[in-house]
Amino acid sequence: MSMPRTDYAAWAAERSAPRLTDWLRETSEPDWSAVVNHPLFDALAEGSLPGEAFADYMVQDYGFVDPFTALLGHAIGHAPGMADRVVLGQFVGMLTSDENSVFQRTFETFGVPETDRNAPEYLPATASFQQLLRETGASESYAQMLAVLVVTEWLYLGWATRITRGEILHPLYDEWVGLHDSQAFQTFVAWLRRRLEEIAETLDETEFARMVERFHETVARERAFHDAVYSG
Ligand SMILES: Cc1ncc(C[n+]2csc(CCO)c2C)c(N)n1
Repeated sequence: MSMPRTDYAAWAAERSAPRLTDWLRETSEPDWSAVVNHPLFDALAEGSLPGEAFADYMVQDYGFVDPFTALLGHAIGHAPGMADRVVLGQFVGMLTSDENSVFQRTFETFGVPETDRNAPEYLPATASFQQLLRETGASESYAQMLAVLVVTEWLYLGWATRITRGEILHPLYDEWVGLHDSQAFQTFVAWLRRRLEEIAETLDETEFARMVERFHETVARERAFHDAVYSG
C-alpha cells in the first residue's frame, strides 16, 4: 500500500523548493486542469455565455455556497487560535456581503423565480458536493477543512487569472471574475496554502492520508460540478 507522506517525501527530494500544495495539485491531474480550463469560464470571460446559463450556474453555485459558509464556521471553530480565526472570519464577512450580493443581484437581473433562489432542484453533482462539505465540517479535522478550502479557492483563482476578460462584459460577469482575481483573493489563497502546509506537518500518517484523500476528492467534485452546470 502506498503511503502518501512517503510519496510526497520522494517527490520533494527531487525538487529545490518543494511545496506540499504543489504536490497535491499535481497529483490531482487531470481533474485540476479540467476545472481551470473549463469552457464555462471561457464563455463567461468572452461574454458569450447566455444570461440564462449564467443564472443556472449561479443557482447551483448558491447551493454550494450555503454549506461552504457553514464549513467556514466549522473551520473558525476548529482553528488552533485567534490568528486563523481572524483571517477566516474576514473571509466569511466578504462571502456573506459582497459575494452574497452578486448572487442576489444575478437572481434579480435574470428573473430567477423565488423557489430557485432558496430551494431549487439541485443537480446530483451539486448534491454530492454539498454532502462532501457537510462531511468535512462534521469531521472536526481542521486539516481536512483547509484541504477543501485550498481546492475550492485556489481553483477559482486559477481560472480567473487564466482568462482574459472581454471588453464589453455584462457588469455581473465582470464582478464575478473580479471577485476571483483580486489581490485580496490572491493573498487569501497564499495564506490558505501556507496554513495547510504548516498544519500538515503536525499530522500523523492516518490524518495525513485522510487530508490528501479529501483534497483529491474535492478536486474531482469540482470537476463534476462544472461539467454538470455547463456542457458548452
Ligand atoms: C463550486 C465552487 N467552487 C469554488 C468556488 C469558489 N468560491 C466559493 S466561495 C468563494 C469566496 C470568494 O469569492 C469562492 C472563491 C465556487 N464559487 N463554487
